[in-house]
Amino acid sequence: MSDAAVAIQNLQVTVHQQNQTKVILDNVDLTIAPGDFVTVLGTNGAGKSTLFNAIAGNLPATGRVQLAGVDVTTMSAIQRARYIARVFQDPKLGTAGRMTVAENLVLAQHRGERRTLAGRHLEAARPRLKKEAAQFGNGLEDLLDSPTETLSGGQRQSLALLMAVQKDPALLLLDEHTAALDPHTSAQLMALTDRVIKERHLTALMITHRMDDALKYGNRLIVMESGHLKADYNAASKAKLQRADLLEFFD
Ligand SMILES: Nc1ncnc2c1ncn2[C@@H]1O[C@H](COP(=O)(O)OP(=O)(O)OP(=O)(O)O)[C@@H](O)[C@H]1O
Repeated sequence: MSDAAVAIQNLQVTVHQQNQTKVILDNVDLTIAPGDFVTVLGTNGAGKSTLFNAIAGNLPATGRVQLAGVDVTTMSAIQRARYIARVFQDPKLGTAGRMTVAENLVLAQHRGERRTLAGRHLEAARPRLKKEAAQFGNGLEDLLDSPTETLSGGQRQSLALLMAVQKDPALLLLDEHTAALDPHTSAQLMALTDRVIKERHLTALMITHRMDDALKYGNRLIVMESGHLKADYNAASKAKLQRADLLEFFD
């Protein structure tokens, strides 16, 4: 048993394309302490999403993955969903458009259980949902009965984040979750993300192409290149890190 929130050993993903074998995740070892917020940088094709997919069980991989002391290596993606929540770049991937905001939140609250959307569940949850949504500061609390597809991109991503943290996941995966938003809305969502992670003591990995966000947020920063971890900055070294130091990874 490990005290780590995440313990990954020799995680490797190999794909076969046109009679060729390609290693797209190359024996990655990564241990993350509980409550760590790790930002992940890397050029296009560096293997960042592959790492997330291998952790979440969405891609066949070799190696070992432990989350909160539980070995999930042989679990399917659905079984791992008990431990992992993920927010994607595309708001449509995290939320059901035709359902209302409140319905989406109640479904997220019962994730992994027998799903029921009985009216009484909705009504019982409403005061808490309204309060939680109000903390997001973008009007989500007044849209509880609106179909999710009528929300702005920023509101929908806030909803996706709120849904992801409903059950305090052992690991929160943020997969460029602000990338489709304008700079102002993206900054708002980042501040919110940081607050939610701290308040709920979540362990999180966040892929971003926004170098400033990777530097500003979190207490650890890793850089991926060609399927492996190229650099790993702990809180102390990250605090001294400048934008210019990171540019060497992006020429
Ligand atoms: N299922 C797959 N089959 C074949 N090749 C794949 C598969 N998934 C990813 N790749 C390849 O693996 C490499 C890493 O891709 P990945 O999407 O993990 O990179 P990334 O760092 O997330 O990039 P980006 O910043 O562009 O999202 C790329 O060369 C990609 O083409």
